[in-house]
Amino acid sequence: MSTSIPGPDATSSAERAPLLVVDDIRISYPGRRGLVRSTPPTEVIKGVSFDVGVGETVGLVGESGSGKSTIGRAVLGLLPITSGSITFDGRPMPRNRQEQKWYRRNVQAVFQDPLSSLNPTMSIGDTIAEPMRRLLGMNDRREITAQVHHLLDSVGLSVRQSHSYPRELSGGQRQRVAIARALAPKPRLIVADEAVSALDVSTQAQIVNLFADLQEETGVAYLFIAHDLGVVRHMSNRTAVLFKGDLVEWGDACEVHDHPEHPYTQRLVAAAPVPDPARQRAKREDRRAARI
Ligand SMILES: Nc1ncnc2c1ncn2[C@@H]1O[C@H](COP(=O)(O)OP(=O)(O)OP(=O)(O)O)[C@@H](O)[C@H]1O
Repeated sequence: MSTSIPGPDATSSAERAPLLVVDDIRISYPGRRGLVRSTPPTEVIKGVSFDVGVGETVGLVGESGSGKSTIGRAVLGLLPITSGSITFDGRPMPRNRQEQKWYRRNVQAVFQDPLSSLNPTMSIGDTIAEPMRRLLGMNDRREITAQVHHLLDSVGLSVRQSHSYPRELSGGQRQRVAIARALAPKPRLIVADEAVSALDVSTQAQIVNLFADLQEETGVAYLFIAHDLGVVRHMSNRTAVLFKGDLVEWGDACEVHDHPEHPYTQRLVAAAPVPDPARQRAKREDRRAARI
């Protein structure tokens, strides 16, 4: 990425209360029964533990097939785990509809391809309003419209665009809508799964900046899944490195990226173009100083 990106805030992970705790999880995909040949279940996540603190960004990196999206889907409650546990705000994963609604309100997602995750027949305004009605139980039209306009403004879209449809927007604008929709129920965690991967480089930088600004504004935490180490390095407070379903490195993002210990992380870092680390470090220092 060539455009400058703000670094994460300077609060250390030790100072943050844990929000999401993933403890020694294992996940298998079921095998397939064929007429000629059957395949056994495949374990793709092999005992992974990490946590995300309140208002923190944790980056989850690894090459294609390492299991990043599988973990993301398990955290979203879309995939069962075979063993271990996932707790959010001290509570286990939801077991009934009422708990599911609470969980969905608190844990939202932004995916790679907004065109397929947005309903093409729904206007942008209705798309953002829908989770307010369904998850927050809001029904006052004026209040909903005011919130939709506020969210459109927060993600850098104009109020006029509430009447547009997804196909009328650019890829970057659609991802802004997906982010506004994710923020609508006031979640405490957003799972961003390759949320900037499909965008061109300058739009990527704008959306990464937007994620950072919205975190400052709302205090939302991110599990930021990406294969691009450069993006993750600048977004994250801590980074988890996955290799074939194992967590091979986990800790402070700068440490992991600047002094990788595991040979796999070293290979990933060596392969990733890092634009200007000194400049990014200076920016982070500026932000830290501005807070004191
Ligand atoms: N529905 C499925 N059924 C069976 N195996 C699956 C399924 N989805 C993923 N897998 C396998 O699980 C492993 C992890 O896949 P996953 O999509 O989580 O990796 P990833 O790191 O997110 O990769 P990418 O960056 O390409 O999205 C891969 O070996 C993949 O082939």
